[in-house]
Amino acid sequence: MQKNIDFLRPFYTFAVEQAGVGIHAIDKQGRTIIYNKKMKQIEGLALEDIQDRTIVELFNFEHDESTLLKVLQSGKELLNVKQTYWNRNGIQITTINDTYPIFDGDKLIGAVELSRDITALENLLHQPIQQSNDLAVFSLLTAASNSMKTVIATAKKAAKAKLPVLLIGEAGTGKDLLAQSIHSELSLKNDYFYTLHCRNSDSLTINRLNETLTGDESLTLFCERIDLLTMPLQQKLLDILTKKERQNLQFIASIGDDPVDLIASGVLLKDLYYFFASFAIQIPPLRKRKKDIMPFIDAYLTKRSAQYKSSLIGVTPEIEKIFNHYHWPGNMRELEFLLDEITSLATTETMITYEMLPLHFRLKNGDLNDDTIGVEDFIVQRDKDLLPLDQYLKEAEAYYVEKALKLYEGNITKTAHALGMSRQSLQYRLRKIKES
Ligand SMILES: Nc1ncnc2c1ncn2[C@@H]1O[C@H](COP(=O)(O)OP(=O)(O)OP(=O)(O)O)[C@@H](O)[C@H]1O
Repeated sequence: MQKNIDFLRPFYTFAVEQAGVGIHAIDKQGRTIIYNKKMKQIEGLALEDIQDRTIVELFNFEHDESTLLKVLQSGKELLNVKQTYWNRNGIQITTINDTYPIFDGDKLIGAVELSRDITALENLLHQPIQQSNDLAVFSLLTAASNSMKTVIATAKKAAKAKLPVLLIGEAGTGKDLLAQSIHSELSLKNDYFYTLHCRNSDSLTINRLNETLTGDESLTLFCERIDLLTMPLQQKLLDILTKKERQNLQFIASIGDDPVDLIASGVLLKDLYYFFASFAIQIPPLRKRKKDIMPFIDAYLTKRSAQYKSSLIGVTPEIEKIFNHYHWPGNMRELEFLLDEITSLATTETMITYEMLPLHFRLKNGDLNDDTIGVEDFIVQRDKDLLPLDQYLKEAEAYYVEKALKLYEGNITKTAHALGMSRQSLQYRLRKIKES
C-alpha cells in the first residue's frame, strides 16, 4: 500500500500543481498544506507568504470568516460560492469556490477549497451591443467630494449641449453610470440607450452598429472603452459616426487612461479622440476623492436596509480608517462588491467591524491597521533622503517587532520564541522602542 502511495505521489503532486483550478488545502489546525500554482495566480500571493502558518495566525481571523475555516468547523461542504474581488496585484477576479471537508474514515482532518476563475467568462457574457433600460440618474450618484461635484456639473452641461462626450477614468469609477445619467438628463429625450462594449467587439459588431444607427430612432450610443478597439476598428467606428451625426443621436465614449498617453502609445486614434472630446470629463480614481467613501457606504446601507431589512447602519472608526487608507484599485465597483460580500454574511450586526472583512481584503491590507511605518520605508528610494544607519536600524527593529507581535496576536511568549529571544529581552526591547 505504502509503495503504491509513494509511486503515485509524483503524479498527484504534478496534477495538483498544474490543475486549471486553484487549490488551497488546510489541515485540522488551519495550517496551509497545499496552495497550487493557479491559486497563487488567482490571489497574487506566493506560497512563502502563507506556508507553515495557520490562516488564523496569519490573518487574525475570527473563526467563521474564511470558507475554509467554516467548513473545517462545520464538517459540511460549501458549494458554488461566487466571489468577485481585487487580488493583491489589483486585478479584478471572479471565482466560483467549492469547499469540502476532508475525512480520514470518520475523522475530520482538514478542508480543501477549489476555485474556478471565471473572470474571462464573465467578460464574454456582455453582448457587444446591448440595449438597456432602468438607467441611472445624477441624483443617485454619490458626489460628496469637490472633484466629483465638478464632474457632475460638467456632465449636466454636456447633457444640455447635446455634444459628444468623452469620459476618462479608471475601471469602476462610474463612467457607465455617468453616461446613463447624461442620457437621462437630455432635454430632448432619446428613446434608447445602447452600449457598444468595445472589449468584445470585432468588425462584424461595428457593421451591426452601423445598421443600428441607420434607422431614425432617437438614441444614445455609449461606446465603452474605445481604447480597447484595434486601430483599424477605431477608424471604422469614426467613419460610421461622422456620417451619422444628427439631432436625435447622442454619442458618448469612455477610455481607461489619460488620452495623451493613449494616443502617444498608439492605442487611441487621435481623430476618434477629437470626435468625442467636445466635452472631456475626467473622473478621478476613488483614492483621490476619499470623501466619497463614507457617503457611498451610507447610501448603500440605507438601500440595503430598505430592500432586505438589514440591520447594518455604518462602519466602526477602525474600518473607516482602513477604508480611507486603502488605495481602491477597482474604485467604486470594488467598494460596492466588498460591501455586497460583507452584508450578505451579516446577521444581526449594526456596524461593520474588522472581523467582518473578508480574507482577500485582509490579505491585501495586512499592514493597514498600522499607521506606523510600512515596509517600503525601509527600501532605499531615489526620491527620499537616506536615514543615518542607527536611526534606520532602530526603525526597522520597531517595525519588525511590531509585525511579529501582531502575527502572534500580542502574545509575548510566542513572539519572543519566534524571534529567538527570551520574554525578558523582548519586553526590554519593547520598552526601549516605546521610549524612543
Ligand atoms: N458616484 C457613484 N455613485 C454611486 N455608485 C457608483 C458611483 N460610481 C460608481 N458606482 C458604482 O460602481 C460600479 C461601477 O460603476 P461603472 O460600471 O459605472 O464604472 P465604469 O467606470 O464604467 O467601469 P468600467 O470601465 O470597468 O466599465 C457600479 O456598480 C456603480 O453602482
